[in-house]
Amino acid sequence: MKISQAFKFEAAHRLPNVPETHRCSRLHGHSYRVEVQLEGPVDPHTGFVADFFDIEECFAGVLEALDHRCLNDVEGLENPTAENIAIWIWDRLGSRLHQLSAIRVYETADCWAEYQGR
Ligand SMILES: Nc1nc2c(c(=O)[nH]1)N=C([C@H](O)[C@H](O)COP(=O)(O)OP(=O)(O)OP(=O)(O)O)CN2
Repeated sequence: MKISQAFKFEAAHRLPNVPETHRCSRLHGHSYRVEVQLEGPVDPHTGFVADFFDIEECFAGVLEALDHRCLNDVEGLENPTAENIAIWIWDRLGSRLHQLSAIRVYETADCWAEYQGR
């Protein structure tokens, strides 16, 4: 069974490794959406794969680190592409959410990157 919980944060970034002519080389902002997906058996007693409240608690530190920040200033996110943000979040949640199966980061409504630990 898969479950997923979505979170939102606002942040600025610029992409340092694209050509100067690329518009994303300039500082700009996004309303990011992150989906945290877990996969595992349904506990017969609780009826949960995991409690959404526990996922929310684990995600609080990520939100604190990213919301209303310039992502380039966050350690490990010097090149804050959607792909690198997904990996960065996985690296912080993986040890706390052992059923973590995917992190999906939407930069816009139409563009996302998903990391499944590889
Ligand atoms: N593989 C990736 N490609 C791109 C990334 C990325 O993280 N991974 N990032 C960017 C830019 O940062 C960003 O997505 C540009 O966003 P924006 O121009 O706001 O998005 P739209 O194209 O949807 O904007 P419209 O104004 O609606 O056309 C680029 N590539």
